[in-house]
Amino acid sequence: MKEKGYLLLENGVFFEGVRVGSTQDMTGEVVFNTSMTGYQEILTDPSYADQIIVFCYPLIGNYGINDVDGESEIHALSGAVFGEACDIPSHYESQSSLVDYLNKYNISGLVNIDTRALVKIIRKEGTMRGKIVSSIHEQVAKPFFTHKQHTLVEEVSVKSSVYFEGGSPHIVIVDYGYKKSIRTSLQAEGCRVTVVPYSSSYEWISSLNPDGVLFSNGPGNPEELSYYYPTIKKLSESYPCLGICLGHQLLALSHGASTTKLHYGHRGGNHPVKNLKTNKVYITSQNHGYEVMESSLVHTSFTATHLNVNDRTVEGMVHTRLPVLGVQFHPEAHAGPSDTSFILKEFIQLVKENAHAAS
Ligand SMILES: NC(=O)CC[C@H](N)C(=O)O
Repeated sequence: MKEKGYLLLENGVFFEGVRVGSTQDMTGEVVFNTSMTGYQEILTDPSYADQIIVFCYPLIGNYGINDVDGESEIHALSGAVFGEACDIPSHYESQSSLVDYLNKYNISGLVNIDTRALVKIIRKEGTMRGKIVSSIHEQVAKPFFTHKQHTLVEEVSVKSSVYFEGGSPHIVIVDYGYKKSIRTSLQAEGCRVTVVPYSSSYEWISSLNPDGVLFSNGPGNPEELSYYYPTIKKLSESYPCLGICLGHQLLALSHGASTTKLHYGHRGGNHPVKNLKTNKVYITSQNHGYEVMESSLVHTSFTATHLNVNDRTVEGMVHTRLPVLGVQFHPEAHAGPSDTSFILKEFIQLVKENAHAAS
C-alpha cells in the first residue's frame, strides 16, 4: 500500500504526495535543483546536509543508481522531493532503482508532488524550511528546526586524516564535506592527496608538507566556522590555495570580506559564469545558498574574476599578491558540466610554479 505523505512549508502551504524511502518525518531547508541528470551525485553531495532537495526535472531515476557515481559515502541530506520517480531504470551500469536506493539508505522521499508549483513558491518567497511528514495534523505548531549542538560541517567532515597515494604535487584537502570528484580530479592530474578534518590546526597541516591546500565545499552558513578564519588565513599566506564553494566563501571571510544569503540559491548544472578578464562565459555546476558580497572584497586583497551572468553574484576571485584563488561554482562537475575542469589544472600548475619558486 502506498503511504500518503506531505511536504509542509514554513509559510503554512503544504503539498500532498506519496512517501518513498524512509517514512521518518524530517525537517530541512527546502531547496531546488534544476539539473536534468546527475541525481545520484546530488543525493550524495554532503553540502546538502539539513536540506530537503526538490528535483525540478519532472522524471528522476531513469538510468538507476550505480556503484561509481556516489560523491560520498554519507547521505547527509534531510530528504528528497520528486515529481515522478522511475522504478524501471535502464542503463548498463544500473545496480538499483532510485526508490530501492532511498530505502537502502533510509532517505525520506516524497513523489507525485507538483514540483513546478512548489519551486514557484520558493522562487517568490525565498528559501524556507519545511518538513516531510506522514500526517499533516498538528504539524504547524511543531518546530521546523531540529536543534543541533554542532555545526553541519562537523557531521560530514572526516574524523581523522586520510592519505591517498599518488605522485606530485601533494595537495591537502581541508574537508568541510568534500565531494569525491574533487579528490579524484586531483589524483587524475597525478597528485597525491591528504584529506584532513575541517578543524585541523595550521601546525598539523604544515607537518604534512603540502605543496598546496584546497578548501572544500560543505554545508551550512560559512560564518558558523568563524573560529577557523585565522587558520585558513595563515594557510593561505603560506601555501598556494584553492577554495571551492564553501571553501571559497571561507577564504573570502578569513581575509575580511562578508557573505550573505541568496534569495533562493543556485543549484543546478547550467549556471552561466563570466570570466571578467576574457569575457568568456562558461556553463557551470553549482550548489550554493550563500555568496561573497562583491562590495566587501575592497576590504581584502582579492579581486573578483568571475560573475554569475544571471544575477551578478561573485563566482570567482583571485588574490592580488598570493597564489590563492576561489571559485563559487564546481570545477569538478558531478553533477553537471565539466567545462571548467581547467580550473583544477590551473591550480596544480600554480602549485608547481610556486614549488619551483620556493626551491
Ligand atoms: N556546495 C557548497 O560548498 C555550499 C556552500 C554553502 N553551504 C552555501 O550553501 O553557500
